[in-house]
Amino acid sequence: MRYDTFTNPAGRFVPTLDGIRAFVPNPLPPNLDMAAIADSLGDARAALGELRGACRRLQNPMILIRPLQRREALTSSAMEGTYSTDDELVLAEAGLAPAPSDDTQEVANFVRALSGALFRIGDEPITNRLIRDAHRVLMTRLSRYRGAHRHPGEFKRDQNMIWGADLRTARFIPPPPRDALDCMTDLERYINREPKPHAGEALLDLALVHYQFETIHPFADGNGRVGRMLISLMAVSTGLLDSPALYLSPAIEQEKDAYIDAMYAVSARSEWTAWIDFFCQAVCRSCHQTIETIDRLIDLEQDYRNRITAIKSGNAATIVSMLFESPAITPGRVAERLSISDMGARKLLSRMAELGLIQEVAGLYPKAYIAEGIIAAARGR
Ligand SMILES: Nc1ncnc2c1ncn2[C@@H]1O[C@H](COP(=O)(O)OP(=O)(O)OP(=O)(O)O)[C@@H](O)[C@H]1O
Repeated sequence: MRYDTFTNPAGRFVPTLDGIRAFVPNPLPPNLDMAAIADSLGDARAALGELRGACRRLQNPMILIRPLQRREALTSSAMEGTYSTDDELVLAEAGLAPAPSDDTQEVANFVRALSGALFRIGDEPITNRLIRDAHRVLMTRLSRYRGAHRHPGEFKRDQNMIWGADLRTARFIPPPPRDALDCMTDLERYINREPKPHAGEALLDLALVHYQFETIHPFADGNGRVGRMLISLMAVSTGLLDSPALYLSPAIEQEKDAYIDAMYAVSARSEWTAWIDFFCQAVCRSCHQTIETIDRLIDLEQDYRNRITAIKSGNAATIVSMLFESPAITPGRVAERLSISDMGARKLLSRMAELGLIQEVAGLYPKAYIAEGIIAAARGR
């Protein structure tokens, strides 16, 4: 770590292994120049307001939420070197991939961890337990080789680092395990403080808490992903949004170097204003991208509903709803949901394939289809 760059640190150094010093961030909140960040916060709040309005146009918000969560899972994981594709992910999620790769399993885990935590925050506060549980889900069902040393659901036991072959060459050395635990206790207290923050403060909290979590780096692995998940959870728990529609990874990925540099600059030089500006801009980009996705999905759903009238079966409309919730489908699932015969379900799906609404997945038995159009609309192409 380049200690000489820490000219006005937002924390202190403590000794760790081999005579090296680790960085421990000060507890939140920092002293902020509120006038300097007012415009950025105002823009981001306005964008969130537009997104809230756009979400209300959806009859079934799940046709948006699931695709957004998949995009978040794919992008957040790719930022950390774990790669999968939309098709692999929807097949794995639907339990239709015979042997998903470790990467795909981990991305599918991300979706489960995120949606599980979102479900819980309806009744529960965001606690360290909830965060550890999300980490456990993220890191389970992996091969022994992949899962080793990741300690699912547990905070770190050893000193970790951000980038570098060893502590001497690491770019950043977060707190040692004991200090990290104290920092996480402080952070939990800050997130759940009373009185609850009003809307302007809540947005600011998302930026502060994300920086703090990443700087603490409480897990052996998965800190980038769990930290970005926390942003989406807090957007709902603080009441900024009524539905879970804020996922920042796609917007952050476009500026990944600036993202990392801005957090480093907080630690080294207390540059909070630049970090909050960066964060608010990512919120604006994300809200606008999601509003465009909502428009595309609403148009596409209407288009699918128009085109299935050619099939002349009331059941086709239910299949369209199923596809918008999960774009991978099999005759067996359709037969079960509609209480019709397998043969009837097969006929319906092959008619939909003829109309170009779904595509058969090559090499899968039993037969499965994917609605590539829905996946593309959610992706933005
Ligand atoms: N200087 C920094 N200060 C605070 N956080 C940082 C800094 N540099 C990177 N990060 C955060 O750490 C993440 C990557 O760190 P690392 O590679 O250690 O993650 P990880 O624990 O392996 O998590 P994941 O498996 O999700 O990548 C980045 O995505 C970013 O969120």
